[in-house]
Amino acid sequence: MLKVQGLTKTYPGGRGIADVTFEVERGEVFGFLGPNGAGKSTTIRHIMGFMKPDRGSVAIGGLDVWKHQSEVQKLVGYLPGEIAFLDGMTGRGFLEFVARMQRVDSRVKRDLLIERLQFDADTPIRKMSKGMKQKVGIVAAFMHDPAVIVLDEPTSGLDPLMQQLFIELVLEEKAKGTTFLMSSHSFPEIERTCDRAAIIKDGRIVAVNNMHELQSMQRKVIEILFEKEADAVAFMGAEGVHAESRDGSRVRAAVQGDYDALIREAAKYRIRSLDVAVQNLEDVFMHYYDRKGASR
Ligand SMILES: Nc1ncnc2c1ncn2[C@@H]1O[C@H](COP(=O)(O)OP(=O)(O)OP(=O)(O)O)[C@@H](O)[C@H]1O
Repeated sequence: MLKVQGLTKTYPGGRGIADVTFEVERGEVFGFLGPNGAGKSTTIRHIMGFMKPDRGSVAIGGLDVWKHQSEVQKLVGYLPGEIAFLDGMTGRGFLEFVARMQRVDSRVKRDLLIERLQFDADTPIRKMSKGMKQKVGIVAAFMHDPAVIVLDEPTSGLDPLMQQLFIELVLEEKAKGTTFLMSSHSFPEIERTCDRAAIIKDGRIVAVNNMHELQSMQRKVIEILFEKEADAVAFMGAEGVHAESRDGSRVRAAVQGDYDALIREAAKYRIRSLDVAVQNLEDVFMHYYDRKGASR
């Protein structure tokens, strides 16, 4: 459904993207992950047909996005990283303006989305919070039932309840066969919605993984407070437990992918409390690149 091939763009300062290649199947949710400045927005702007690549191409539904911009616009819903709203409009005014460009009668779906996202669409945009503007942008991207939805950092500014609702919306559209490309910093969001994800760094794709592989890259730190200090000591030395440190009866252990050994060992003792710290995506990347760097 979406085919990115050898996409290359060098900005005057020398930064940009090089040889970005991946494909997204119909009905697939594809994540696009990478640290700040890695080239996510640049890739997305090319996918939307807003920029002409130096080399390479993007096709959506078999149409080259640069050569067939207006046909492609009808197929695609887009939420930019930073939305440029026109001054003086209300949310509804903006959505009507976007609907005229999309040339699809989307009023029913638009009103349903406004109701679900729970915001007052008649508020002037200049008086809206970041989260409220983000909701307007989400409605604009989803309302005309496009075949492909491209989202640049979709949940930035949304509270946890709304992030959850957003995930539900994505999964509902996916079930109908909609294809998604979604850049994000939030691992839970990617984990719950995506089938696969590409990791981009310094303008190049360094990996395309399915979710299972990505989950196994993520390290979690588990902190267990044992009833008895002797149990903590025994747990520290157990095989398959990668204990990092002990403070009295409290042990910190790192887990990556394989939880079985640690859970089986911990089940032998009385435990007073247990906490799990999830490594954030930035750390997952850094860890991944360090390992890749070390193996070179
Ligand atoms: N118009 C431009 N002119 C020159 N350099 C640019 C331009 N736009 C982006 N860059 C540079 O190209 C690189 C990739 O930028 P891009 O915005 O695509 O990254 P990103 O992955 O989307 O990051 P972020 O998450 O911070 O938005 C960065 O180093 C950025 O500074």
